[in-house]
Order: sequence, then C-alpha cells, then structure tokens
Amino acid sequence: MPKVLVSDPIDQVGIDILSQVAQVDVKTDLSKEQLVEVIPEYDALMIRSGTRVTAEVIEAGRNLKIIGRAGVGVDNVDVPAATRKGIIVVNSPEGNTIAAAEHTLAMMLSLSRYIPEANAKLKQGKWDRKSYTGNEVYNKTLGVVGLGKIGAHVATVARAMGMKLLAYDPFISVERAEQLGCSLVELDVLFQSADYITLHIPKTPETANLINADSIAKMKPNARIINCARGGIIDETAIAEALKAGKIAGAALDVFSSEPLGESPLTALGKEIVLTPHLGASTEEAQVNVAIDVAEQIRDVLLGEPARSAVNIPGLRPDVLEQLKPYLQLAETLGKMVGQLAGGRIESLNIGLRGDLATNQSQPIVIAALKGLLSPALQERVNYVNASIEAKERGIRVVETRDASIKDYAGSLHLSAKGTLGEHSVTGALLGDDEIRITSINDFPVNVPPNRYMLFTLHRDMPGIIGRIGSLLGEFNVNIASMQVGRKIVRGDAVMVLSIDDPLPENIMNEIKQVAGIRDAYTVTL
Ligand SMILES: NC(=O)C1=CN([C@@H]2O[C@H](COP(=O)(O)OP(=O)(O)OC[C@H]3O[C@@H](n4cnc5c(N)ncnc54)[C@H](O)[C@@H]3O)[C@@H](O)[C@H]2O)C=CC1
Ligand SMILES: O=C(O)CCC(=O)C(=O)O
Repeated sequence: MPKVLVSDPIDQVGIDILSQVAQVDVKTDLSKEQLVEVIPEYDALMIRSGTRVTAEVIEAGRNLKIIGRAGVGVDNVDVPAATRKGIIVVNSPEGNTIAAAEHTLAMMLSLSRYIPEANAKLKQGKWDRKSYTGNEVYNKTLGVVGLGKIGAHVATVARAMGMKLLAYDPFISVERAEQLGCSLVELDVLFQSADYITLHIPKTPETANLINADSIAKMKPNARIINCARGGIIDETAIAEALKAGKIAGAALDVFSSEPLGESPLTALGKEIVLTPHLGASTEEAQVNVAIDVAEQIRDVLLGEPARSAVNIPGLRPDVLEQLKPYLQLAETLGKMVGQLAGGRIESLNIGLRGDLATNQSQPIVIAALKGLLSPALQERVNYVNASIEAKERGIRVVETRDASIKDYAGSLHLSAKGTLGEHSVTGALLGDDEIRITSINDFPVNVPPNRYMLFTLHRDMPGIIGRIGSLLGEFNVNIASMQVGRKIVRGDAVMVLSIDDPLPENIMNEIKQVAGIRDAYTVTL
C-alpha cells in the first residue's frame, strides 16, 4: 500500500479520502531535518502553507510521486526541482477563493472602522468613542491589483457596496474587466487614484516589492493597502515608515515576507494597521474544499490516473481531460512504437494531429507522445511532468502539425521519428469504443491493435516470405497471436506486423534479416 505524509493540519475529510488507497501518517510538527529524514518512505506529501518543500526534501523523497498543496499558492514548494524529478505538484485553485476574498473585505472594513483596536480597548474596560471615527467605503475607489479568481470576487462584492473600481492586470481582457465593473488602468494610475488598494497576485520576480517607497510616494495620503495575497509583494520596512510618517492612511496585512511574523516594525504600529496570521483561507468551508480537492488528486495519481490541477503539467479542465484520456493513451503507445523503430538516439519527432484531433488542445498529446518515446530508455523515470524537459535535454526536435482535412478516422495521430535506425512513422486511431488501432507503419496501411510484443519487417511482397517467417518463429518456439501485411502495390514493398505472445529470443533477428526478400526487421515491446 502506498504511504502518504500529511505534514500540515488538513481537514479530516481529506485524510478519509487518502485512507481509501494509502496508509496516511499525519505529522504536523516536523522540523526541516526531520522531514528530510522521513520523506524517503513516502509516495505522496500533502501540505498547506506551513511546510517548506525544498530541493533537499525533493531530492530525499526518492519514492515521491506527488506533492499536494491544499490551497492556491505553491511558493512553498520548489516546483522546478519537483519537475526535474518527475514529481507532480497539484493545488486547489478554487477551493479557498471565497474565503480569501471575504477575508480581504473583512480586512478592508476593519481597517476603515478601526474595529480591532476598538475591540481590544473595550476588552480592557475602556469606552473610547472619539478615537475611532473611520471612513465609509461607499463611493470610494478600490484599486484591484490582479483580477483573477479572488480579485474578481472582491471586485464583485465591493461594487455591490457602492465602490468605484479600477484594476491592473496585464493578463486580463478589457471585456472581462468591464464585465466586473472595473476600468483597466496602468499601475501608476491605480496607485495615484485609489483610496483602497488590494493585492491579488502571485509573488513572482516581477511582483516582489511591488509596493515600495517609490510606489507609496505616488499614493494619496488617505490610501489604505490590503494584502491577502503573498508576503514579499510589499516592502514591509517601507510601508511601516510610510504609516509612521502619515504618508498613507493604513494597511491590512494577512501575509508576510517571513512567516510566522517575528520581530517587525509592523507590530509596533497602532490603529492604522491590522495584522492577521495568514488567515485568508481559514474557514471551515475552504478547508473542506481544499482538502477534498487535493486529497482526491493524490488518490487519483496513486491509482495511476491523471491529476486535474497539476501546476507542472498542462492544466486541463476535468471534462477536457476526460475526453482526451484515450488520445493520451494512443499518443503514448505510438510514441513507444516509433521510438523503438527509429532506434535509441532520437533526433526529431514529428507529431501530426489529424481529423478531429487537429482541433484539440495538443500540448498534453505531445507530452504523452514524448513520454512514450522516452520510456524504453528512461522507464518509470519519465512521466507527464518531466517528459518535455527530458526530450529537450536530449536535443530531440519536436515539430507539431495539424490537418483537420484528413478524415480516414474521426481523429488520428501520425508520429514520425528520426533516430539511429533511420526515419520511421506510425499512425494510430481510436475505434468507437476507444480501442487503439495501428493504421499505418511507414505509411503502409495496416489495421492491428497494439500488443505487448510485436515484430515488424520491411520486405518485398513475394510468395513464400510470410511462411518462412512463420516457420522461423515456430523453430524458436515463438507463438504468433496475429499477423498482417500492409502493401501499397502488389509485389512492391510491404510491411509485416506480427503480434507475438513472448519476447523474441536472442539471435532470431539476425536469422529473420537473412530471409530472402526481408529488407529490415524490428522488435517493439509495449
Ligand atoms: N491569504 C491567503 O490565505 C490566501 C492567499 N492566496 C493568494 O492570493 C493570490 C491570488 O490568488 P487567485 O486569485 O486564486 O489567483 P489567480 O491566478 O486566479 O489570479 C491571479 C491574477 O494575478 C494576475 N497577475 C499575475 N502577475 C501579475 C502582475 N505582475 N501584475 C498584475 N497582475 C498579475 C494574473 O493575471 C491573475 O489574473 C495568490 O498569490 C494566492 O497565493 C490565495 C488563497 C488564500
Ligand atoms: O493553507 C493556507 O491556510 C494558506 C492558503 C494560501 O495562502 C493559498 O492558498 O495560497
């Protein structure tokens, strides 16, 4: 039974799902060193934001197949290191959207009305009404930086509260922004015009310290900033100084450049700052959502199924993935075949998507073909995560073509590879019940299902040759399951495809190649 380590607190519902297929160990107090020590025994790791999955942890995790982040941000996982090792990293892109958006709105209102300070003072027995005259958000301008899932929900609710909306997001269309009631503007315009600025972007090299002394200098003195996205997007020293000097009116921060927040100039400030310890996703509803979402993906991957929200393999909607699954299997099978026909060192792979397949999302199909191509050499070390990197590192040139007009089957895939044994091609399609058929070898038409062990010959179409190969296999005690010949013209060149029940014994290939009329012969193991 596979083993899953859960190293941050997650909802029990997630543990229950994982327990269907794995032994689950919950160890939420591991030090960095302890994690490195225990990780080799686990097939999967499930975390929230507390665990740092460094390159060292990934290197030590020699059995790891999947890392599941019960939340959105995967900045606590060294994703490139995981990708290099072929480990899938999954998250829950939507499970905590509402929780984070509502926390943002709560922070904005708390900050505007000084609720945390007033509450604390009253609990100390002080009835102070004059220190806490706040501001209304109604009719004020909210600048949303990052109009993705959380930013969009914040914008929708803020609009209902009567706020005017500006947004900055270079990857969002004007139509989408307008649909949400936002005017898309440049960042500087947003900084100069907004009364409230809320951040909903990932932390990347471009967004690190986006709010700094320079950007703060552009803001209005009554500006209030809310960050429920990621620590490090705001320069904490700069914002503490700006608040102290009254350059802006307030800040509400849920996330920090280093967590837990230790000694910081932020904690010394008064009612102009509201701080929460990374609580954006901390609702019962969100924790159930993310636990189910990520535990299901870990379960599926441990059962050999694809994950629906992997961050290091092409993201596909579950319905699209479901529809593509048989084609991924087809691409992998053809990749395996053509790789073995073309020989070990492959220079190039041409992938032709034909018929209906030409209108499909091709990236997963290309990856599946590469996985198949490389699997004879790399075995289980190659998977959907690292197939592209492995191909690139081997200098394999990948060319993709599409032709929707070829309608011999509803959709077919044509792979052609150039390698040490020359250039070879295989075409395949799916029958109505998603059964794979090989429909051509080196452009000779055939119609055979793939088989674990196969023998291909290129030969001259002439009497006696099929019988001779049959008897030769018989002499070596190899049982033939099926045999088919594909030719373009009578007595011209042809291919023979034999499905056999056992691996071919050594030496037989030399004898096959010496049969009169045989030009070449190849074995394939699928
Ligand atoms: N405080 C908490 O507990 C939580 C924090 N988060 C964080 O909130 C952030 C947003 O999450 P979602 O809305 O789910 O992500 P999302 O991916 O739906 O949206 C992010 C948006 O940022 C935009 N963006 C990327 N780079 C940008 C840039 N340089 N300038 C402006 N816009 C840029 C993207 O186009 C996208 O529209 C993430 O950092 C996530 O980790 C998410 C959940 C809970
Ligand atoms: O797991 C958590 O509580 C943090 C959530 C978060 O920051 C995220 O999903 O990006």
